[in-house]
Amino acid sequence: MEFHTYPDRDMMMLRVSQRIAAELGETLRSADRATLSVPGGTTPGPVFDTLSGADLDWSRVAVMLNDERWVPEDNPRSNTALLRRRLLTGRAAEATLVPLYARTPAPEDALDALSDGIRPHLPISVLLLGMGADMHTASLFPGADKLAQAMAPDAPPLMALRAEAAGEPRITLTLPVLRAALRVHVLITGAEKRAALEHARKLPPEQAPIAAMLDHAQVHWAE
Ligand SMILES: O=C(O)[C@H](O)[C@@H](O)[C@H](O)[C@H](O)COP(=O)(O)O
Repeated sequence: MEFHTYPDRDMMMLRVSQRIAAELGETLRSADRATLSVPGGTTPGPVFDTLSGADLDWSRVAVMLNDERWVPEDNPRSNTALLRRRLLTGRAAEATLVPLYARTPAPEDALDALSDGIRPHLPISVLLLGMGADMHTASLFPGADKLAQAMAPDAPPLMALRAEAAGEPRITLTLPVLRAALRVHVLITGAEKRAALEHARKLPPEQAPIAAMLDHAQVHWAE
């Protein structure tokens, strides 16, 4: 793991977006297509704001979430809506959104169709992850009902999970898909998450799922 500390959040968001743009650009120089996977939640918005203006051939970029809350796009907790509003706009409006949500009552109803949609876009070229103070990443929550299956080496690419801390049901990329990403960045802010990340490194991954992603990760932190 490489740990990068920034003087403030603005600087971090700018540098991380520049870094992601550069890595997508590198990928597109040697391949026809690139896949970017990003978290939802409250942290990455400013990265999206800058990244959406990057000078890239976005028409060759597929964008998918790490995970989604099972709520329609008009719900303020929809990660898909966040992506549309702050990343798939400006130059990045040319990118292809690979959906992690469908209007079905439960995520299980849409799992097969959504999984078929993501397979052609794997492996992920550039993965940006967030982390909760409980050490979850994507929707791999400690204590989630299907956490062990989602972290197993033979997990399908996408799974539906439920966890008390998650609120609504979730759909998430599984650990093998996340670990197969070619470049991994983790974006965290604040003292609580920094301490949680340090703690995670001493725990088994089923108690601290982020720990399973740290070996090749670049971690970016600002107060
Ligand atoms: O949908 C989600 O909740 C995310 O994808 C999730 O994994 C997120 O990255 C962390 O929960 C951190 O969230 P915050 O940035 O809001 O703290």
